[in-house]
Parts: sequence; C-alpha cells; structure tokens
Amino acid sequence: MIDIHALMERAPADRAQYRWQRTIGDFYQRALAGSVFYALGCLVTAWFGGYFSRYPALVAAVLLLFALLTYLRRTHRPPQDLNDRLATKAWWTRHWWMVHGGSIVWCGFFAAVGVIEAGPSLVFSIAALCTIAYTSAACEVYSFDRKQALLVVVLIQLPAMALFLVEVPPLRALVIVLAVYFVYQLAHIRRRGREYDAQVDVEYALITSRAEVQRLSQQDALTGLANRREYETTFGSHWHAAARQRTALALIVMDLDHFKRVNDTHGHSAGDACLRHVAVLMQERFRRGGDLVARIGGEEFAVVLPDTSAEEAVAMAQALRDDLVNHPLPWESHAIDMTASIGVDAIRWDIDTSPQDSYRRIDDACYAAKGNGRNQVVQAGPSP
Ligand SMILES: Nc1nc2c(ncn2[C@@H]2O[C@H](COP(=O)(O)OP(=O)(O)OP(=O)(O)O)[C@@H](O)[C@H]2O)c(=O)[nH]1
Repeated sequence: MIDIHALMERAPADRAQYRWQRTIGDFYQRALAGSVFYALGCLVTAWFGGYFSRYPALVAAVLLLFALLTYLRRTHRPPQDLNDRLATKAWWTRHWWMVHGGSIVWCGFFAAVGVIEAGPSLVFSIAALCTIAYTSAACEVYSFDRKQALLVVVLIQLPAMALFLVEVPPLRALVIVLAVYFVYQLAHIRRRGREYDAQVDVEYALITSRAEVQRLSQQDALTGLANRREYETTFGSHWHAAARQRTALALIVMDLDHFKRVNDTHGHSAGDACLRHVAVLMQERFRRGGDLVARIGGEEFAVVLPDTSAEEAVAMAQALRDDLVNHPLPWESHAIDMTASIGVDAIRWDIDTSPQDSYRRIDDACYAAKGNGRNQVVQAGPSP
C-alpha cells in the first residue's frame, strides 16, 4: 500500500513525478471497494425482483464477475518501484481495464433489469438509483484522471440508456433524466479534477519548502558548507558506526590564522570573501563521496574523513595547508594571503570514548599548531 506520508518524505524529483506516484496510490486504494458495491446493488435488485429463482444464471454470472474483479483489483498491487515509469504505466493501464470491466458488467446487468422489467417498476428504480450512485461515486473518486473518470461514467450507463431509448419506450423519461444528470456529472468531474490538482500543488509546495528548510538547517549560509549542527550529526553517526566496526575514521580541525587582521585591514566583506574562498579550496581538495566539509565556527572548519587512516589524514591536511598558502584571495588590486593552523588525527579507539573526546583531542592539536607559530599541521596525541 502506498503511504502518502512516506511518499511526501521521499519527495520525488518534480511535481509531475509526485502527482504520478500519488495518483497511483490513490487509484489503487479508491478502486478497491468498487466491485463490492456493484455486487451489493446486484444482490438487492435481484432480491426484490425475485431474480434468484427467476434468473439464477444471470445473477450468478454477474456476482461471479464482480467477485473476480474484486479479487483482481485487490491483488493487482502497484509496482514496488514507483520511479519505474514503464512498469507503473503498464500497471495503470491494466488497472483501468479492471475498473472498466466492472462498469461494463454493471451496465449489462442494468440493461437486463430494464428489459426484464420493461418499465419503471420498484425493482428497476433500485437498479437506476444504484446506477446514479455508482456514476456519482466515479466522478468523485476517479477525478485525478478526468478522461478515465468520464469513461467510467459513460460505460456504467450509456449503453443501457441507448438500449432503453430504442427498445423500452416506458423508460424514455428516465433516460432523459439520466442524460441531464450526465451533463452535471461532466462538470463535476472537471471541478473535482481541478481540486485534486490544487491539492497536489499544495502538497508539493509543502514538500519543497520542507526540503528547503532542511537544507537551510544543515548548511552554513555564508559558504554553503555543512554547518556545525550538520557536522555534529554526521561526525557522531560516522563515529559510532566506525566504533562498532572498528574501521578508520579521521577528523581535521582547521582555524584560520590572524583572521581578525583580514577584517581589520580589508573590511568585513573581504573577510567574508576569504571564508568563501577557503570553502571552495576545501571542497576542491575533499571531493570523495562521504567526506564532509563543515564550517563549525567563525573561522573554524572541520573535515570528517571516513575510512581514512591517520597517515592519510595528515597528508591531506598538509595538502590543504599548502592549498591555502598557494592560493591567496585576489581582492581589489592585491591578494590576501591566508594561512591556517590545523589539528588532525584518526580516531583512537584505545583512548577516545566519544565523538566529543575525539574532537577535543584534535581541536587541542589545532591550538597546539597556533601555539607553535601557526601555518602548520599537528597530529593529535592522547589528551593530557
Ligand atoms: N568577515 C567575517 N569575519 C568573521 C566571521 N566570523 C568570525 N569572523 C571574525 O574572525 C575573527 C576571529 O578572530 P580571533 O578569534 O581573534 O582569531 P584570529 O584573528 O584568527 O587569530 P588566531 O586564531 O589566534 O590566529 C574575528 O575578528 C571575527 O569577527 C564571518 O562570518 N565573517
């Protein structure tokens, strides 16, 4: 069964795709009960008309067909992968055939009742009321596909109405009433179809704004890197997964040197440009899927490196330090030089007992790098 909330969580790529997937779920669920109601209408009509004894073969055949269609509609589930366009299209077409099959069977039964009764009897009125109820329900539940909804309404009644018009003159008045009601139903299908689309629009707007809110809550607005919150979540989950499997995980903590001077000398917007420049250099350096580059403070950055040994991480940190030195930021007529102090290490499973422990150790190494004269990489040792 397709869960609309789950569908909203997964947020399909675009609105058309969302509508398509939502419609498949709605179609399956809304078509489930249809044949049961047809069967009920047939039972009531047959009961009051004494058809069980007079026309047992007709009643049995109609009920059997409805039972079969109920079974088919229930078991014909939508494909698991709703992104599989071909499979969903094929499912869609087959499912409509099942729905139209029910309409045709009812129309045949309705026509038979009209011919048997040969006039507006109580039994015929029951069948006619059922027909009106079914067409009204079809306008309502199948409005997500206006053409198919129209076809359902046509197939349920129009062939029988044509037959009555020609073969059963006492029923012509009813045919006229049904024809008038049919015009109203056309308008009803259009209106409900528009409402369905409007509802999909609202849901999709909700999905996209929720995705945007989530993105903003994870992203640093100035640089576009992950923010501190996202870093903590990601590093925490990598840390625990790596601790369970005893795999390598490394962390780099980097603090820009004398950044206050950049602001004081060149202005705050130059400082902002430097931070963005550093972010670009870091993203270019750490491209491997799974690596996370984050801005975790004003001029403090972190890089989470899964499956990375201490030696590899130290080499990467050196390369990052070199990147900064070799790529000053072009600013107005000159260039702004930047250096950074960097702490780095792989998680030490013998001494680190939590992600916070690991961070503290490596952050201490970063400050040791500052203390040693800045513009250098220090590999963290055990906490003092
Ligand atoms: N332009 C800009 N500056 C920022 C931002 N966030 C923090 N800063 C500045 O970064 C500077 C950090 O200064 P300090 O903590 O003294 O560090 P520092 O000058 O880099 O000196 P050391 O870390 O000791 O090398 C401050 O001047 C902050 O105003 C920001 O988003 N944009």
